[in-house]
Amino acid sequence: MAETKAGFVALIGEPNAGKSTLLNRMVGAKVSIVTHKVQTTRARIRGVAMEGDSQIVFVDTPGIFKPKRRLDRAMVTAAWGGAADADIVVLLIEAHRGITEGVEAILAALDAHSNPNQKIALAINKIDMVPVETLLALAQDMNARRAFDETFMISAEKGKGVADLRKWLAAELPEGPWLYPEDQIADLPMRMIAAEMTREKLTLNLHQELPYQLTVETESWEERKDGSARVDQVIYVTRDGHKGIILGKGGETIKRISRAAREELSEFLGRKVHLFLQVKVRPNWLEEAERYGEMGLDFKDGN
Ligand SMILES: Nc1nc2c(ncn2[C@@H]2O[C@H](COP(=O)(O)OP(=O)(O)OP(=O)(O)O)[C@@H](O)[C@H]2O)c(=O)[nH]1
Repeated sequence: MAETKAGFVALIGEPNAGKSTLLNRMVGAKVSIVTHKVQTTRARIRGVAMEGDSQIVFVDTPGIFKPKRRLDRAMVTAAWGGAADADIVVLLIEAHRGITEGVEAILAALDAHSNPNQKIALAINKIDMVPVETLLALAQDMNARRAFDETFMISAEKGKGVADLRKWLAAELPEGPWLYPEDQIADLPMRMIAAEMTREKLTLNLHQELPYQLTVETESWEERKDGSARVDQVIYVTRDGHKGIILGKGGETIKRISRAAREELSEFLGRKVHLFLQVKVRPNWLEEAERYGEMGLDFKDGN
C-alpha cells in the first residue's frame, strides 16, 4: 500500500490576491469568503483537499498589509503565524499588478517568518489579465529576488494551472497519516462559517467602511426535530448610527441581508434554516478580547 502524506499549506499574499478564490477551487466547496472588497478574510480558515494519497490542509490567511488598527495588527500576525506553522508556503501575487510595494514587503519579511525546511512556491494569479510576455518577465524578476522552489502561473477564478499546483503540493508534503477524516472538507466550526456568510452579505449590501466596523457572531445553533436548524446571530456595531443603517427603512436592509444569508446557509447545509439576526451596539468591540477568540485571532497579537 502506498504511504499516505499529509500537511499544512499556507497561502499568503496581499489582500485581494485571490487566496480565498484559490482555496475554494482547491477544496471544491465554498468555505472561505470571496468578495470584491479587500480584507474580507479575518480568520485562519482551513480547507482540506485530497489528491491521490495526500491530504492537503490549507490555511487561508488574512491578507498581509501594513497594519493600522489593533484588529489589523492581529490579522497580520495571524497571517504570518499561519505561514510559520505550515509545511509549504505559497506566495500568491497578481499578474497585472506585478511586484508592488506590498509584495516587496512580504518578500523582505518571508525569511524571518519561514524556516529552511519549508518549501516556498510562487503562484502568479490572474494570468487571464496579462499577455504571456509580461507573465514570463514577472516570473523571472521574482525568481531573481528569491529562489522559489517552484513557480506556477494560475488563474484561480478560471481554474487554470490550479490542478498542477495541487499535484505539486500533494507530492511535496511529508509522509504521515491523514489529519482529518477524508470526507471532512473544513474543520471550521459551522457556527463560524454561518457568521462569515452573514458578514459577506453585510459587506455586499453596505457601503464603504461600515463592513469593517462590524462583526457577526453565532450565538446559538439549535437542531430541530424536523431536520431544520435554528441559528441566532448578533451583528455587533460600534455606533448607534450604524445600527440604523443596517436595519434600513422599516427594517428593509436587514431583511434583505437575512434572506440572502439564510438561503446560502441553507444551500450549504442542504436543509432548511431559520436565521434570526439581531443588531447590537458595542462601542468597544474592536478592543474586546473575546471578539478576537470568536474570529480565531489572538487578542495579544494586536498589541
Ligand atoms: N481576473 C481574475 N480575477 C480573480 C482571479 N482570482 C481571483 N480573482 C478576483 O480577485 C478578487 C479577490 O479575490 P479573493 O479570493 O477574495 O482574494 P483574497 O486574497 O482572499 O482577499 P482577502 O480576503 O481580502 O485577503 C475577487 O474579486 C476575485 O473574483 C483570477 O484568476 N482572475
